[in-house]
Amino acid sequence: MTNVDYISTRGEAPSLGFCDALLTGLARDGGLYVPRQWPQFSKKEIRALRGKTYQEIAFTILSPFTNGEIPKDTFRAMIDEAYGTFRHPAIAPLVQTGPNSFVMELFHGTTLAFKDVAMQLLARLMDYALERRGERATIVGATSGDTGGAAIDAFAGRERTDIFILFPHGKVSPVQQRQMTTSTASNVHALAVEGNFDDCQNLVKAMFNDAAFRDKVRLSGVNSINWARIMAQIVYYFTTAVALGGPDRKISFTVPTGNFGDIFAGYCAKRMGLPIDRLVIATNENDILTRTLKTGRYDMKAVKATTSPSMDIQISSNFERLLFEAYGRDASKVRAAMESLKQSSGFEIGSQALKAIRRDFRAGRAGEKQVAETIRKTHAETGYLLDPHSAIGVFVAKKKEKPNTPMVTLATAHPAKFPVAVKSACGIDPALPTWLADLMHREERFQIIKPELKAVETFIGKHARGETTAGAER
Ligand SMILES: Cc1ncc(COP(=O)(O)O)c(C=O)c1O
Ligand SMILES: N[C@@H](CCOP(=O)(O)O)C(=O)O
Repeated sequence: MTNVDYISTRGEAPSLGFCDALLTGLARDGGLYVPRQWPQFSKKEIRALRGKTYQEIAFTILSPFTNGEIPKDTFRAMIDEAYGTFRHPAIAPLVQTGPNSFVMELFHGTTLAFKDVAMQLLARLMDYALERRGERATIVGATSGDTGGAAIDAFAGRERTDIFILFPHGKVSPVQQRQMTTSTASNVHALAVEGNFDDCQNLVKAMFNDAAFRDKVRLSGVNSINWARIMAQIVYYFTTAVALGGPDRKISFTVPTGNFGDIFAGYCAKRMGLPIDRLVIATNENDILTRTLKTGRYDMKAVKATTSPSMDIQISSNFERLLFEAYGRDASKVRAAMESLKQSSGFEIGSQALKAIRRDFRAGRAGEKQVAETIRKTHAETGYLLDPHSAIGVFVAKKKEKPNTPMVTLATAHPAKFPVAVKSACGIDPALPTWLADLMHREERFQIIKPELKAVETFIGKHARGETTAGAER
């Protein structure tokens, strides 16, 4: 199988190998890295994945992306260690909820959200790359609630990294906040930004675009702007499809969507040869992606606070990766769209690209009442308890499923992360698992900060130990 290197969606940054793309995060031209070509798996090769463990499948699917830069045994050991932190042997088990409807549970990792799947591997990959180079890095991340906790858990206490997580003050669930603010590790810093998630994400991107700061602290990112995050999420589309009869049968997936990372991983799986029928984007009332697929215009509105706070997003970063594909990899068209987004909070996709997107994707939204009703009804009819994000997926999936094609909804978080919304929907107070039972009694440590680049950079500059003389700029 051929190895791949990585190119930027904006076409003006150098192409990079795997470890460089991993440590770089956002490309220097403001774009996102994607593989130069998609590794291909034949039906025969996909069929051969049947009966294999999640870890074995991960090794097979992900190896080509590492570009021959990590010895096989080392990579395999990293995968085993990363998924050894999960509390379910299947890592991403399937639960049948209807004749042809399934839920893929992605919340069996340490912080109870799908982010753990990629983050546990990412931390080990970064450690490996930094160790080999004798470097340290300053990790920054923006979170609407789940990425932050997962990143802090995965990077806490790691020698070669300091991690700074920006979360919107007062806009994450109490459990999510505690997962970020109660770490006792000295390399962890939680910053409560007086703004919303988009402000946090804009600050992270602005830090990457400040070349002097970026080089000074040796900035790396853990959001899904980092290709390695998307890469690790491709695996569960393969494990699920083969469990349901793929590749000899097409499967559809519905994905609760905000930053478009998780569903883009599904698109990658399809490009790699996995027969996927529909990829359904499910949004909450912050429905920019649903509107975009309907109208062909990406048009930002103010963010609303909902019971699914992790999806309260307007700037859906990874949509840029899809645009790059839909424009036939014409980076100049991506640059024009992103410039228009910056100047006038929107852009027209264009009819050809829109047609290409609609070939692979469907989209739907769930309002607040529908979310609560889906949690209540699903529990009453099947005994299954959904979190609000997963409920959005289940609601939209019902509208988009086809009679003979299995529809898999990604359950992206454990209901105990959002107890208030779950209890108000169905009267059940979901308990945290035992290892987190004392979470709400742990002492918090965080810094409230204004949504200003200078304030954030000053804080990070003071606390980061990433400055080094070793190695070239990345
Ligand atoms: C629980 C949950 N569901 C869904 C999403 C949306 O995923 P993505 O941003 O990859 O679209 C998020 C945040 O990313 C999340 O935390
Ligand atoms: N919903 C996310 C937002 C950030 O997404 P990412 O996948 O780009 O890290 C969160 O929970 O933080």
